[in-house]
Amino acid sequence: MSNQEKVLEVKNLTVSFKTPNGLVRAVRDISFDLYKGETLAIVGESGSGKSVTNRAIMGILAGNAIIDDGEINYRNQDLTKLSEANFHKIRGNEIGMIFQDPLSSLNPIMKIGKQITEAMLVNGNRVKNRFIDLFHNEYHDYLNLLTRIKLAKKDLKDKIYEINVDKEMTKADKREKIVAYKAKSKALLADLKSQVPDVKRRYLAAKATAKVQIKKEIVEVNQEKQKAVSNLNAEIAKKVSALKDAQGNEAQQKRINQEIRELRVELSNLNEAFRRRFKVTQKEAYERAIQIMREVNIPDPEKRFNQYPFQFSGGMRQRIVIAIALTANPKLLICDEPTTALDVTIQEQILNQIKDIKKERDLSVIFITHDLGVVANMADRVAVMYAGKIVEYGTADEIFYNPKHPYTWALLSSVPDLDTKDKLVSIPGTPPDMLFPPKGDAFAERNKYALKIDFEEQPPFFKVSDTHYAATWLLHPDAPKIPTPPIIQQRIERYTKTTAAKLAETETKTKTVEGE
Ligand SMILES: Nc1ncnc2c1ncn2[C@@H]1O[C@H](COP(=O)(O)OP(=O)(O)OP(=O)(O)O)[C@@H](O)[C@H]1O
Repeated sequence: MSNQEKVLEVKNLTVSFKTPNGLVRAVRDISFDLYKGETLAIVGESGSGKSVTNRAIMGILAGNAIIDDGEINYRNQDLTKLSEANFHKIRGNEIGMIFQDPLSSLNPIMKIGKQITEAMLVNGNRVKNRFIDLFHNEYHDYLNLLTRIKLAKKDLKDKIYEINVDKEMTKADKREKIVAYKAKSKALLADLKSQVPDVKRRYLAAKATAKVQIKKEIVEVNQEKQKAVSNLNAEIAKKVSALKDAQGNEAQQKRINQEIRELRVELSNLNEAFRRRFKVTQKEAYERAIQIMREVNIPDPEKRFNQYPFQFSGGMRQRIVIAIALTANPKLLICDEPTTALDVTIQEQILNQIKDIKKERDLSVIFITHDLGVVANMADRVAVMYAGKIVEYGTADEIFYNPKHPYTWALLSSVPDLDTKDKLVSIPGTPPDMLFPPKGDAFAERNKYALKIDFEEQPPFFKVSDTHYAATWLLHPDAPKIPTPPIIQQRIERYTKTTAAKLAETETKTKTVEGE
């Protein structure tokens, strides 16, 4: 993957939530990359921080969230420092999201077709988009600077809060730290504010130039249209007079009438074509909606376009949500437990659907799930999360066939094995309280293979291969050698067999489409 284009880079991301009981450390220093055309699965139990990670990427964290540290780099911009307006544009156009419950993403009293075309029409003012594009950089430099000022103020408030709730610091230490932070923040704010006049002047100048440019372009398009319309009208007029001259010659009249009809159609198409240059028209949005509904395998899309969500099955509704996410032509698709609410057979169809779309559109996908089994056949790489941390990551094959972290073993043994009807082995114990994250490996309490050091010190990532890392002291050269537990060994053997069988089957099987 490393020679491919990197789409997203999450670096040392740390997110907490302010609550009346203190700070909930939801995501603790996680890093990962996502490449073009790959699917990364983020897997972990409920509460491990998967959704918070993805909400941070989408810029939709709850109001009590604090991004303590880290970067989310998407196409050379750090999303954690973007203005809301800029983020909104990226969210609408480049990153699509599919949530667990399709019903909550759909409006129950609006026809499906309207829900698909709405976003296209709302964002479809091409003149406005072109105008904004003309001074996009200067506009966003200005907005981002204002956002950085706002964030710097918030950051100071958050830091003071964090210092005040820290039970291990003395009062004097707290005072000293707060004074130091205030001084640092004051200097940063002064620097940022000193940049405002210049950045604002550049933005206003670029906007004024853009206004002149866009007016010129509109005049040019209108002139072009006038010319094309008068040419066609002149031709129609010629035909009409030819029609008069052809009186008495029925065959010739018939031919000329046909030509006039064709020219009129051409005139109407021309008007539509010019309307399209200014905005996305109803007709264009309808055509694209039908095309996308077909792409996600909605049978009879013309009829389905005029129906309401309640007239669709759960699987079909999720297909509609996927269709809506695709209208903006995203480059990155985030799927947060998209199949959890669906029954097993439909689940597989939706997974295959996402897999097909990813391939056809060369999309990058982040797939969040608590069930490792779900991503066995669709993820390229897997990151396993526990208590706000990534504890193991590797290619899907490495995670399934050579897992190293005891938490990954536990997750694997809790995957229901449909082929053997093996009973699901639940993971004993409960995840730690993230108000007080444990000092060492957070899984130690529930891990029968835990070493003494696991309770005391956070394990670093140990390298298993160039693409496979696991944060467990069991991989330390001095650790006792713990063989992979027998239940995992057996599963690996079965996975190997069933994967080979499934591969052979999919190669021969034609695509099935979910029926209603
Ligand atoms: N707004 C909030 N305020 C306080 N704590 C929060 C908030 N949002 C999330 N959390 C906490 O952050 C932690 C991580 O939650 P997150 O939703 O990311 O888990 P998850 O792995 O996605 O689980 P699930 O599958 O249940 O959604 C949890 O302890 C959760 O309680």
